[in-house]
Amino acid sequence: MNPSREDLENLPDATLRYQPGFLLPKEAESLFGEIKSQTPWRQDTIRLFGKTFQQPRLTALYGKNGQAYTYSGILMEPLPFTPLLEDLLHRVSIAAGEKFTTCLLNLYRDGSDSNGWHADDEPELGNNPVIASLSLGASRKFHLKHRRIKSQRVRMNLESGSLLLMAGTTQHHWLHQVPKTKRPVGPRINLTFRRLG
Ligand SMILES: O=C(O)CCC(=O)C(=O)O
Ligand SMILES: [Fe+2]
Repeated sequence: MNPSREDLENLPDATLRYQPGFLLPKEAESLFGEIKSQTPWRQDTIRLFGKTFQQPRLTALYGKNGQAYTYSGILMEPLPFTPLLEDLLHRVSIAAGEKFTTCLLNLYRDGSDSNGWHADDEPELGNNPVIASLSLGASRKFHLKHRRIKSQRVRMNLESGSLLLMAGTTQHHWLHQVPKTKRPVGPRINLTFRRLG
């Protein structure tokens, strides 16, 4: 069960909006197939505490103005937008009221792929960034926790075709993750739209 709109509105230091059914199920399904097969997915190596790890998911970065983006210590050169992703960029920008420039794609191949606790707080994103996150394919759990107030936690289930907006001071005060799961789950694609520069 996802938190109600009211629950989300009452969180301290966060601005969150969850819109299930931003895309109709049929469109979400066909986009999932097209994006999965057309994207030049890569698996990057990241450095954490002096050790190197393979990122537990596949990624791709698309950008409007060729600006590189440093993410988890990885410098990513953006690919030029495809017509399909450009159309989504446009629609998501209208829904969010933000002019996005960049789309980071994540492919979670199964339940052992994940995205650890982090905030989208890279300096290139500026202060109080609006991040729009579109989900396709299998549903996955999405958790948020307040950095200081330990009792403040949110658990959501991001469904195919849903759009989650994180705005205001969310990235300053909260961390988010997509945890691993032992439950058998199919692949999921997440597109996060961001504005650089
Ligand atoms: O897969 C998700 O829903 C979240 C992705 C995410 O947090 C990120 O790419 O920064
Ligand atoms: Fe994130």
